[in-house]
Amino acid sequence: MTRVSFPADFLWGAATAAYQIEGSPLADGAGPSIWQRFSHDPRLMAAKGDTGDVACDHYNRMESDVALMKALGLKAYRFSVAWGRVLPQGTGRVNAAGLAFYERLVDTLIAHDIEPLCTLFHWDMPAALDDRGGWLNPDSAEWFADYARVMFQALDGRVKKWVTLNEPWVVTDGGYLHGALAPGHRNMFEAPIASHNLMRAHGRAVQVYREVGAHQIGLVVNIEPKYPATDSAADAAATARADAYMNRQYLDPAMLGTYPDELREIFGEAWPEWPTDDMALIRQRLDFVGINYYTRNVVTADASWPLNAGPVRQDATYTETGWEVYPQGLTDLLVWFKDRYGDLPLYITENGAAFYDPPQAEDGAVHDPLRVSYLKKHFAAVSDAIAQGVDVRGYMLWSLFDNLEWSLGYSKRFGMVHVNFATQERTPKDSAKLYSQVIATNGAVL
Ligand SMILES: N#[N+]C[C@@H]1[C@@H](O)[C@H](O)[C@@H](O)[C@@H]2O[C@H]12
Repeated sequence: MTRVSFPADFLWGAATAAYQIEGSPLADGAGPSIWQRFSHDPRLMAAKGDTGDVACDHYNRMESDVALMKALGLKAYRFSVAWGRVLPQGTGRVNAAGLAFYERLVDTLIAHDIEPLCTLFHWDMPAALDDRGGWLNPDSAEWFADYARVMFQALDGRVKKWVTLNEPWVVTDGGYLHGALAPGHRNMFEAPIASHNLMRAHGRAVQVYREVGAHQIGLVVNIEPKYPATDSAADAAATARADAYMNRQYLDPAMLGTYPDELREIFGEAWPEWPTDDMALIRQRLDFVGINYYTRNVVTADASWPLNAGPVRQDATYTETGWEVYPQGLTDLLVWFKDRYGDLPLYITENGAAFYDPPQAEDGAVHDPLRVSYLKKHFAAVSDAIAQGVDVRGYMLWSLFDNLEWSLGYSKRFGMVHVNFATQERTPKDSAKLYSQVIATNGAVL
């Protein structure tokens, strides 16, 4: 591992998402999202009773939260817009009060010299659009394009880095195939359709941005590098299937205009033949790609698992969400991206971990040594990739706050800032104090 170093203008920040932190999901004329419905349905929500009704109460505490971001020394803040606050029905009438919240947020960030990075879709589709078929409806691309246009015309210039979608793989795998996430469908035939329409929506939003925007736009994907358990042909094939399904299913169409061949084998009769025009729509010039990295997967051929590709547990530290701590995977995937897709600027738009955080100490401190160790290793992994010529421009820690970890509720704490959900007290953990030093020295402290 070479000495840790980062470009002088490296953008250090933190990330959150609307439904996970804001609370007040129906305030000021907002329309409900599919996560409002899902989290209130005990048949669907794994952490029954944990909803986004309050979360981190960020909707009511935004100004003080931005002041805390400033105190931590953040240079940037990646947030998402709740589509239903701005367009309660998903299309049509704009809810001025909902849009005004995000204008206030952006103006407050800028006033504190923190760059806003805005994600348009972080899983919380308006329920009214789900009633019209959601991502299964091909019209969803135009619904999203119209919403994106509203946001670009309101905020572009104050926001100079836009993200269309956050992790389309999770939306379709969790929301349409396995049902663990909203809207809770379990349908092999729906997943490829939802996935394709998400990517069409991405393409349309980028086209709209090229009409009305003047800055940068990209896509955020979660990449989980896959490693064969052995050098057997069966494990190699299983690894290729897993990589195609999770990683190349989204980056190949966005960057190359094609789907991986393995998908036809994986989905069989459930895989449609998509129109060539769609592939041209999806493949839009991007200014950057955001990479969300958490863990890797060691794969073996195993018919008892989907894709005939099962995970092989390693002799390593695992997080509260069951993910192996493997910082080398971040370096490997960044080099892989450069080799496969070329020299596009990249941001680490999410990286972090949920560990068991001991209760606050007598002095109020929250000691999180496992997260401190995790972060140091992953900072070094990014530095290693940069040393190998990968154009990584910034790092957004996931997450600023302990928050609603979707269907897992509030039990999985990813924050560098502890949130007491009974009192809403925020307490920077030791990892936040480390991060402040890393930002202040641009990594030299590591
Ligand atoms: N699980 N987990 C943590 C984290 C989730 O909280 C984010 O909303 C997603 O973008 C991504 O899955 C990563």
